[in-house]
Amino acid sequence: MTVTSTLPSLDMLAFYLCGVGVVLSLWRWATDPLRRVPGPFLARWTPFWLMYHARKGERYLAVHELHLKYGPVVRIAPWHVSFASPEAPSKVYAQGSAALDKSPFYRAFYVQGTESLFSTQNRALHSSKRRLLSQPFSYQSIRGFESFMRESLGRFVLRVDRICAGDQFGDAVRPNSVMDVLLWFNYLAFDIISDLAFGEPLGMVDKGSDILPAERKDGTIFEEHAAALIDQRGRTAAVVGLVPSVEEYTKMLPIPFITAGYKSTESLSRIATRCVKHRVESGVTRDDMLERLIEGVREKEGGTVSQDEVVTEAMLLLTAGADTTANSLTAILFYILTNPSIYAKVVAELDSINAGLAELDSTASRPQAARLNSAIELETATDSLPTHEQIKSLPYLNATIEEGLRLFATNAFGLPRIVGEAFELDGVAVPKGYEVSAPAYTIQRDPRIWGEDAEMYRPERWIEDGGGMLKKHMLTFGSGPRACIGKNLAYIQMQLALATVLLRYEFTMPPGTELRSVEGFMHRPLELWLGVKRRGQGLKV
Ligand code: HEM
Repeated sequence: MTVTSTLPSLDMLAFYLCGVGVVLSLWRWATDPLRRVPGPFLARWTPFWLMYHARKGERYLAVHELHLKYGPVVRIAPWHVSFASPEAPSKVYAQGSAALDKSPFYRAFYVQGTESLFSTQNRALHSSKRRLLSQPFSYQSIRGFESFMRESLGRFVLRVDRICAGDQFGDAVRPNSVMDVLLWFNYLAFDIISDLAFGEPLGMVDKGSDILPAERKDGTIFEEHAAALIDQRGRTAAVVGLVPSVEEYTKMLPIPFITAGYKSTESLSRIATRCVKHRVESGVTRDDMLERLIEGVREKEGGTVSQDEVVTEAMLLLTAGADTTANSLTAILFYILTNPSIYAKVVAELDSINAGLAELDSTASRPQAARLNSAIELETATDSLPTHEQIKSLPYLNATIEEGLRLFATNAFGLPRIVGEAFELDGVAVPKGYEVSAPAYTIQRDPRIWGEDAEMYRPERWIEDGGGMLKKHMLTFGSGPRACIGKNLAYIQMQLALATVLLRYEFTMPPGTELRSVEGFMHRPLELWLGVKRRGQGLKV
């Protein structure tokens, strides 16, 4: 009796709930200010469409396909519109009073609640942090650090010389004289940024490894793979950042992908702690980035250095300044090697400067494996490298870099900004509080900007008539007030490294090699194995 009398009321309850659901959905649809913006059905209602593709590591491709299907304006989440018209970047990443702030997505990059220059959404805080670092990142300052960069490059070429001589540092998987250039560019970039930021290279090139010491709160030391930590952190942040209102609570979820991301942040901050402590204890004084940070915090806090803030910024320099450059260099080299005529042309241009080639040849016949750490050998190798003055204006070298950065932007998806006041673009009005972005991958392949050969790696487009105007469409270093502060450093480093390896080595790429990649916050190649030999010597692959 009891059972039969409750059944109808359960039915009724379900019926009412469905009714309420339908009414609420209709109401939401009718009042949705973005209901006319096209996009996937799921993205209209939930962030899961975007989260799914971010988790798969191909958000940039999924959004690109939407733009190909629906046009320049698409909705990629209930509160997020992606704009891919040629006009979009100047509006989404506007300067001055029209500038939009970073969206709460960036909270996923806080380090134990501390904001950095990169992650803060507070405009005033950002300006004060940026002011601190703008001087050491200026073109003049970075040029002043050239000798440090060249020394790291000197160590790098001595290591690669050994690979050419068949010494693979215990790598049993691959045969002689092949190298994963991504790995080695990473070691080089970590050494350079740590030298410039903390006064000493991390020694990755010498070790042939990205393992670094990290310091726990109790002072004990443990070791971690830095590059893997950065990758894991970016991949987790790219997903949990899409639900900023609950991001804080996702830490508690027992999902390995999420816990690994938070653990990576913790380990990276422990590595940065160790770097800062090491530098402070070393007594080195140099007007570098860390010195500026420490001074800045001192001024702000009237004499007390907030360790958390310095560590957070130090960690930012390590995580933003190394693999971005290594990933870009790898992609650029890949594109050059895919096109034999481009490869020949850029090497011919470099040969024309005749940068220390005689010296390179004189060291080529020496026994390679021994005496690696000899100061004389390092000095000879460093002296034999091209200087920035010699290569900085080579048009074709610079065009190969620019074209590689166009096709492979390490931040491929649209970097999200939040609408402060009314925002209108391409006929679509986006209300306050919603998010907008302009995807580098799509805009840097738009035939309206780049022509019908937009998908093709063609450095010539940068040196033809009108080539100089193309730069304004580039988003690889971001745009507007939050654009990359490390751009000067990245360019000088890429010019020096690329000129050095192309002058000193001959690379071969196995036929059919593809640049496989994955996307977290950053889009990065997975590996690039190349045959390598000193120029003018027999190849052993
Ligand atoms: C080829 C190499 C590089 C690329 C492609 C690159 C790209 C970018 C991009 C796209 C942004 C904007 C991020 C956003 O809006 O969310 C950015 C910001 C930033 N980058 Fe780079 N970057 C590179 C190298 C470097 C280097 C060498 C450093 C030196 C430490 C660096 C430090 C930073 C910092 C601190 C920010 C935050 C700036 C701010 O918010 O004011 N980057 N970078």
